[in-house]
Amino acid sequence: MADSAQAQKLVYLVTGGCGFLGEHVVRMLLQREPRLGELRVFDRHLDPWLEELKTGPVRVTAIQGDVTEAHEVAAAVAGAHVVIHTAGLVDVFGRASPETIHEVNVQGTRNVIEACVQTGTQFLVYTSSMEVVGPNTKGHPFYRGNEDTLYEAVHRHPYPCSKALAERLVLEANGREVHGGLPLVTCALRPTGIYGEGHQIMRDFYRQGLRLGGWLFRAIPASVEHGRVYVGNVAWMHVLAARELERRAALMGGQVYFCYDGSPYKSYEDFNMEFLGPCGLQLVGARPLLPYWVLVFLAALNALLQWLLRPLVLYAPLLNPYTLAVANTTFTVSTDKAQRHFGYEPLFSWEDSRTRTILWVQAAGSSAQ
Ligand SMILES: NC(=O)c1ccc[n+]([C@@H]2O[C@H](COP(=O)([O-])OP(=O)(O)OC[C@H]3O[C@@H](n4cnc5c(N)ncnc54)[C@H](O)[C@@H]3O)[C@@H](O)[C@H]2O)c1
Ligand SMILES: CC(C)[C@@H](O)CC[C@@H](C)[C@H]1CC[C@H]2[C@@H]3[C@H](O)C=C4C[C@@H](O)CC[C@]4(C)[C@H]3CC[C@]12C
Repeated sequence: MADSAQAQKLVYLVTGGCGFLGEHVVRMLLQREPRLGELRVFDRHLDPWLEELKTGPVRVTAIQGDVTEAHEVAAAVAGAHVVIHTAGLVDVFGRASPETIHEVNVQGTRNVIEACVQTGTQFLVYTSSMEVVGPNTKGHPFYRGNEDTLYEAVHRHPYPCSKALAERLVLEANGREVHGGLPLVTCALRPTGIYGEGHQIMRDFYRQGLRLGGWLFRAIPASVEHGRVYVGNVAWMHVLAARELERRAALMGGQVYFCYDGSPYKSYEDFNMEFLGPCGLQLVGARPLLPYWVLVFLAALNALLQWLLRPLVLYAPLLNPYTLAVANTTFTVSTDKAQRHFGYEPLFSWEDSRTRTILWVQAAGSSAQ
């Protein structure tokens, strides 16, 4: 991308561009990347809203493809200046097999890296996750941690294992020679729990509350804090990192960055109530209504039922041993590394993020009735 930015129009590829985060990255690029000449949106499932993007000045190319298919990835990457790789199987509910999670998240990422090397794409931004770090299987809290905080990252669940392995592949690929002789420059962004327009779990909580007459029941102590980050700010961090990766390759190449903004530290349930409360729901109980051991038993029962029913039907409730452990372990981030390295500042304030999310939940909820 050495030519003057004004003269040269760039080709970006977003994998997973029809997902919750991917859609916001696609729209953010169209709004805030003036060098964009072509935007390729690569996803296993293409959504109709892509068509409305094709009327603008930027050429938007929708590519239906599978990141586990190396030849499909190579065809999509060929000619791109930048790849933002968000495609992944975000499954902590047992919907997909461990093998499938690994195939998509690890082999898919390997295919993206090799496609960049083979076709000469120099810049790769990977959407990693907080779970690369934790919470670990020992339930150790990560309290206001940053990219340099020492923490025993021990995982057994297929999802965090796959994200950790994929992130390592991306960071180790930094500096590899790509076709044409230039070095590949990579970085990985680690969002904590993303919220905002399109967050299906938030929508599911809202609909569950509507079914229960407007009530949700506290399961996790309010003292267990979770860091959360607004999807628009995560998208902005991706766009900015992709833009600055060339200019600051020596500093950013091979680096990881937690995604952060001004969202408050609260328990997962109390944070969700920032949006579900204004939508009419109430969270019952200042303390968890059930003893923790009962939740552990119910989570284990859900896991057993999932295993027994799998030949007949997919049973994948929110509560399972892994989600209970994650929900019950403090994980909050406090860092300014992205600001120091590439000038990131959140684009959306907490108030704006909250309002946008409330409006979306209200619309999603009314469409459910
Ligand atoms: N949602 C969060 O809270 C969160 C937090 C941290 C990191 N992340 C990461 O962000 C990324 C996006 O997550 P999301 O929440 O938007 O999930 P999502 O499921 O909404 O989006 C993922 C997208 O990837 C696509 N995809 C899945 N498998 C594919 C394949 N084999 N080939 C091509 N496309 C495929 C899906 O169709 C979907 O559009 C993931 O890598 C995830 O690990 C998410
Ligand atoms: C049933 C109750 C115990 C309820 O409180 C469970 C909530 C549980 C479903 C969520 C609690 C924490 C969430 C995870 C966290 O926000 C970070 C994540 C990283 C990201 O890469 C993918 C999503 C997730 C694993 C997210 C999933 C839902 C929770 C486990």
